[in-house]
Amino acid sequence: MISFDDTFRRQLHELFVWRRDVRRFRRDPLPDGTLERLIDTACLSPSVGLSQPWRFVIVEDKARRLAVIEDFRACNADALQSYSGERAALYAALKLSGLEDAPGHLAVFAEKTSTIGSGLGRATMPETTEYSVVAAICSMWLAARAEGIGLGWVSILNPIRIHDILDVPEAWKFIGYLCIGYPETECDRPELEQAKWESRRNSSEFTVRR
Ligand SMILES: Cc1cc2c(cc1C)N(C[C@H](O)[C@H](O)[C@H](O)COP(=O)(O)O)c1[nH]c(=O)[nH]c(=O)c1N2
Repeated sequence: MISFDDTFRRQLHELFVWRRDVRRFRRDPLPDGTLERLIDTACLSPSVGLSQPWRFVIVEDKARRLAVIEDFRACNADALQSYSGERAALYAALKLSGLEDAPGHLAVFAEKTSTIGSGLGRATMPETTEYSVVAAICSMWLAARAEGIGLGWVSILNPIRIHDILDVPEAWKFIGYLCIGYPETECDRPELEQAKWESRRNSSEFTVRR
């Protein structure tokens, strides 16, 4: 029987505390097989009805990567327009992707029509397909951090455009675009908190009893 001791639990807690959304990457390449290994770990995640709806696209083609960067720039410029005054100035100063520097680009999709799992658990809540893929991304995020690799989730993108750029099947729903590589720095506080955009709040704010 496998068991986990106090030292492991303390270290696991530290892993949660020190996991970051990384936007500032060193340009050194990742060792061969790193993305495949992280994908293997992600595939150990829970999924509704064991449907394993995650689909991964390792984006290596330079033209496709550039097209994603262009899309991010356009979407980010649009997003800036929705703010005004001090918030706009603060938004403009934020770094919201590491797409240019990250050696690894990984797009993640959910296959909505997959028959794996025979529909178990999805009848009343079809969105559990996407939830399962998010669970896989979170596993990968922590597994990467455990070996000193940073992951940054980019959602400031047009899903239809990403679909076209990556030429994936119609039934694949875009979930997230991940930048993966070695982080420039380490910190135990979210970058958005450091930039005074938002602060992490106490869990009691989000918990009710009935
Ligand atoms: C679904 C989803 C989508 C995004 C993010 C996260 C998640 C869960 N985050 C990262 C987000 O800003 C970050 O997680 C929080 O600021 C908390 O920081 P830490 O992850 O604790 O470092 C994120 N960050 C960013 O710079 N650009 C982005 O487009 C996104 N998009």
